Amino acid sequence: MELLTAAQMRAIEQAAIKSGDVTGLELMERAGQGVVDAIFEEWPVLDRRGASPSRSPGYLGPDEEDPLRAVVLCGPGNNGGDGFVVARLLQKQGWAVEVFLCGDPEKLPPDARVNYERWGAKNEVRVSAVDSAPLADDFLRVPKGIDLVVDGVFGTGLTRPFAGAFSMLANAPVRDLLRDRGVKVVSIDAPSGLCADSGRILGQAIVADMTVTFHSKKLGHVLGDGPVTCGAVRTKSIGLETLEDGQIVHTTEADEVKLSKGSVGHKYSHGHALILSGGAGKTGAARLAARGALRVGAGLVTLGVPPSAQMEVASQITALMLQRVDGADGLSETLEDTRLNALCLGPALGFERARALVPMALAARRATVLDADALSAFAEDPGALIAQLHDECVLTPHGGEFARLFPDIAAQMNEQLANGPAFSKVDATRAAAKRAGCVVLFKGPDTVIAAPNGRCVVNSAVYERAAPWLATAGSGDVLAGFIAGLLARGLAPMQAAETAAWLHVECARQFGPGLIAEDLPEQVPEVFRKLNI
Ligand SMILES: NC(=O)C1=CN([C@@H]2O[C@H](COP(=O)(O)OP(=O)(O)OC[C@H]3O[C@@H](n4cnc5c(N)ncnc54)[C@H](O)[C@@H]3O)[C@@H](O)[C@H]2O)[C@@H](O)CC1
Ligand SMILES: Nc1ncnc2c1ncn2[C@@H]1O[C@H](COP(=O)(O)OP(=O)(O)O)[C@@H](O)[C@H]1O
Ligand SMILES: [K+]
Repeated sequence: MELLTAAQMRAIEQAAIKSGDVTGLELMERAGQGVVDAIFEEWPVLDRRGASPSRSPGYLGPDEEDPLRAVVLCGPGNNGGDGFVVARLLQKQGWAVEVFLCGDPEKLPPDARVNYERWGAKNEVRVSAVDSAPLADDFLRVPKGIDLVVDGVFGTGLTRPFAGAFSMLANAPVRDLLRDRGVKVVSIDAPSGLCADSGRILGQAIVADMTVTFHSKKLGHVLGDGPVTCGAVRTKSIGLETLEDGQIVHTTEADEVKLSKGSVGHKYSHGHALILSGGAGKTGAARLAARGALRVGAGLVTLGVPPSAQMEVASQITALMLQRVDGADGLSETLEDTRLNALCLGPALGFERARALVPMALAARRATVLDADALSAFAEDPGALIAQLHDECVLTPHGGEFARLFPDIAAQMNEQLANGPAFSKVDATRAAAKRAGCVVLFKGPDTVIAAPNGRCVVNSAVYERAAPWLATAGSGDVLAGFIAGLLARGLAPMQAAETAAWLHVECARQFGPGLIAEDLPEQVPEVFRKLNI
């Protein structure tokens, strides 16, 4: 699935208009119709179409006599234009609709202006200046008895913090009032205040029950605060074609071909992963990673342990192998076995051991996952680590580790916003991958994975794919192991990172509530079975 920026969406729309296939006004009509369809699909109780034969007054129940009531808030751009279409279409279905416009009608863009006039020809529009708040009092009196609020204030054109006339709808007390009264809030394209490119809130944002977007989801729907402000996201086609654009970000997907093993081959044809462990009492994380590497199908997996931890690890493992790896020289000796084709360093490795082993591992130029301590150990001089990285590496930082390695990029992503569109987690991960010269997987419910060539995907664990039980100690270690196992199997770094991230969330969803990190590798067989692998 594609995740677009506002600029990419505009380019797609402009290409369609330029080709003469469709006009902007037609697109706006389709968008408004899409919103109304989505409202009826989401809340059938609001859909009184088709009820007409029995709707003679004698058949109506006491609650049904009143028309359904909507308040539509329109902003100064085309998002507002969509709002006027929605108002007209709901009115056509017998709804009582009240429309507010925030902005100067004279300055509406042409298509929005046409729809403003169509509505205004027979109905009142209550107008307020964009940056003033006189409507707040008016609006607060409205909610009693209304069923629906439609947010058409700002969509993909949001460029400044959301304030003024309608932003009181973003305030928690107003929101609670609406919720208590059962009023549904629908945002057109994006909740006003949410940056469609970054999922960051500019000023404050409306919290919707449902957001209806067009053609494809935007990045802001899945990144950052997007999921908490959008409610559910429904995507409606408005008859646009997809553009060829290598910069478009996609979501991760199942890849049966890359995951299946051919019917021939022995264990060495599926690679041999080496997972480096920390010292005594600190070996659990590496064992989790190793178990993950084995379950995703690496032919062999060896744990490289310091002498102090040999007994501990030996008593805990069966199918895994154990090799004593004592310091950089020990690693150098171990790596003389060139069948060790994928390395994983980081989970509970310890900073001192990480500083000793990471340079040796990187010098060996094998496919290498660097996670946790293998990243944080270089916080004082990230440049020294970055200088040693090569294009077979995958870095898997969480937010804290990312900020230690790429402090300036993290600062840009977290800075207070005066203007939009905001620098996003996608922008940050792309910049980091470029600087590191290797794949960077930036964790979270919105995991972003980028390669130095600009390819970027989001492994989205929100909405219907939510996996909150992944927020458990050790789940990141298993992810590092999944990646190492797939690298051992010969997947390219970007493929391995994308596939592992997808699988990680599927395993969590397969297990469900109560998940702990140990459970993740054990779900792999069932997830594979469902993929017919
Ligand atoms: N691009 C497309 O393909 C389509 C776009 N459509 C609609 O058009 C929307 C985009 O329209 P626009 O580009 O006109 O953008 P918007 O309608 O989102 O808003 C832009 C206007 O708001 C002003 N503005 C931005 N942030 C502000 C703030 N914080 N306070 C006050 N004013 C602010 C801008 O100066 C501009 O006048 C989409 O979200 C969608 O709803 C649909 O009609 C169908 C197709
Ligand atoms: N709420 C969440 N929803 C989905 N995935 C999550 C969530 N919280 C964390 N994760 C995922 O769980 C893993 C946690 O990794 P990490 O932060 O390194 O923890 P640890 O070091 O304890 O293993 C990452 O893959 C991250 O993307
Ligand atoms: K909106």
